[in-house]
Amino acid sequence: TTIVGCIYDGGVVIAADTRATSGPIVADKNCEKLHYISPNIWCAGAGTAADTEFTTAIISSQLELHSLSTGRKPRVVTCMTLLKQHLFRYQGHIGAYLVVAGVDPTGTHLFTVHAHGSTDKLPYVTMGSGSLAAMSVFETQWKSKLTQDEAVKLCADAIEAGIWNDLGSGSNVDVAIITAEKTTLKRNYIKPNERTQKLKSYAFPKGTTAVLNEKIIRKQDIGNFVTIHDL
Ligand SMILES: CCOc1ccc(-c2cc(C(=O)Nc3ccc(S(=O)(=O)NC(C)=O)cc3)c3ccccc3n2)cc1
Repeated sequence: TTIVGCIYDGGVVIAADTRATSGPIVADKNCEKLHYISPNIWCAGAGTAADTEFTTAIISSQLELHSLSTGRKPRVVTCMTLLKQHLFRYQGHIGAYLVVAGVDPTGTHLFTVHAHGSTDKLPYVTMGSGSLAAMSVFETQWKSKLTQDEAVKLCADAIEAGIWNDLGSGSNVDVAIITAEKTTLKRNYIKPNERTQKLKSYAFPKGTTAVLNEKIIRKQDIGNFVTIHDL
């Protein structure tokens, strides 16, 4: 998995690859790693898929209840704190590595939350097995005062670095753009691994496999089945 986040002048972008693995096997070529928390907060997840899915759903629910009780829009720092307390309580046994991003009345925020409960607050972040490949892109191309388009391109390039250089990452690039006004989810924003038409047909010609014998049973030759309740 490769997941990233980057703050820009006006909002925050998060992105993810779409490969799900089970050891060396690609279990899903187009899974979703960007999770809804609230209208203004989204989360990218790396680690155990069920853990990232359920942890974000549980905290999304807790945050909505908190927002209803306070009568205020949820804050990104509150989401981060709920996540770190939950994960710390389980001492790393919940395998969720999360990039939490959003815009709230206090501004634009980007955090990482690790499975053991440690957190960081940074202008750009990467996580997952492809995090080093992705970080190489940020460390060489990030600059302050990025425009939205520049931030989206930088995040997509960072995810592609993971897709091409990390075997745990692959397939497509998903992107979410969060501003004070709205959140835009671009599912499969880039599809660099689409299957093309085969150069030749690999259909086996008739007769490739020898037929050693044949037995035809006609329907009328099969005796009427006697069902149990008729007995
Ligand atoms: C006592 C434990 O101490 C720890 C300290 C630090 C980290 C840690 C982990 C990560 C990280 O993202 N690891 C990670 C790898 C693969 C997937 S995966 O989903 O691609 N594959 C599997 C199998 O989970 C997820 C997360 C990380 C990333 C960026 C910068 C720092 C980082 N630090 C983990 C444990």
